[in-house]
Amino acid sequence: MLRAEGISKDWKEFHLRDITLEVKEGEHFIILGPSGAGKTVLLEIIAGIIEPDSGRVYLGGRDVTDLPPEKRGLAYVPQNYALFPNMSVYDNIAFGLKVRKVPKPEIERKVREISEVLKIEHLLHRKPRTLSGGEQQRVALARALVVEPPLILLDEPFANLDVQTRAKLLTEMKRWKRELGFTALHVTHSFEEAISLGDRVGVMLDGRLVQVGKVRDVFSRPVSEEVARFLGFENIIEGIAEGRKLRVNGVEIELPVEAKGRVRVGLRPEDIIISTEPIRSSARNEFKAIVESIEELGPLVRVHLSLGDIILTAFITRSSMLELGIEKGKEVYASFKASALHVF
Ligand SMILES: Nc1ncnc2c1ncn2[C@@H]1O[C@H](COP(=O)(O)OP(=O)(O)OP(=O)(O)O)[C@@H](O)[C@H]1O
Repeated sequence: MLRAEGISKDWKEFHLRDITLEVKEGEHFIILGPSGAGKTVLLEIIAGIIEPDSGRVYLGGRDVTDLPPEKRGLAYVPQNYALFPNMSVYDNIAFGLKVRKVPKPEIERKVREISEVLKIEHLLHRKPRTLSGGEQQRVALARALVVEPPLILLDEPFANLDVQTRAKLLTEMKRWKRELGFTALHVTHSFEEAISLGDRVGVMLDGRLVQVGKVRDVFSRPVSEEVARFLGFENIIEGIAEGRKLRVNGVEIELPVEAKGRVRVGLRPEDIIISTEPIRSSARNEFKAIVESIEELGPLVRVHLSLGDIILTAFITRSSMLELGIEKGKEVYASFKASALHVF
């Protein structure tokens, strides 16, 4: 459906470097990256708003690199939605159909249909400025989807919404996808969006697309330490491996696979269990540890533990912290499965 080939763009302080990616028909492809990684620039190049220094963009096999945005036939929902402020919601949604000279009764039918799916029928007579953020987001999506574009580009579609509205729209988006069957290229920094909506994900760091794959594979098998850190492997442990053992300053860790020589392994904080008594399961690595510090993050608590010279970060719930009486200086047991370790 979409193929971007060797896309580069150079500014003084930022370089988009040789991006190649393909989005298949019916796919929801997520570009995941931190703020400033170049996600919006890439999307705007694909939309035709920014001209790349090099590279080509193909849509349905057609080279559209030299076409202006309106001739590319794809729909773009920018971060601020860009609704037409002087038009009613109805006219906003109808706009693309009018431009395409669709007969009036058909415009009316299509606007009603999409409004029903997105649950905005009651807003059709309103002006965008009178709508809440979540409502504006629905209208922006309706306006983009009503023309049944071959591809929809979504720039941080849920970024400007409060937590509840975001969660609700995220769930609804899954239904819209089923009902309307669109193809999307969606950029975000939210792991939650990537995991719940993405068929495939491309991780973008510092202007480069560093890993592309199925969401589950990318999250469990990052290709590099840089990707692992971005994806939440807060613990990176270096040691000397021999067979299934990793030795780190006198501590011996069981590995999921055989390795040899100096290696690094990644471990997610949520994969560490803290207990006051040993769990004594042969399937787990288990160590005595001292609580070094505690950071309360709301419902979750980040606990820094020292196992000799190794510092590990674990997440536990606030209620487990209280139940276990976790406090600075306390001696606890930290355990994790060998299979939770990712060897780089
Ligand atoms: N017209 C421009 N001239 C110079 N630099 C630019 C221009 N447009 C964007 N940039 C730079 O490109 C970099 C990437 O910006 P971009 O908006 O694509 O990031 P992003 O990954 O979408 O981040 P965010 O999630 O914060 O929007 C930034 O450092 C930005 O300052």
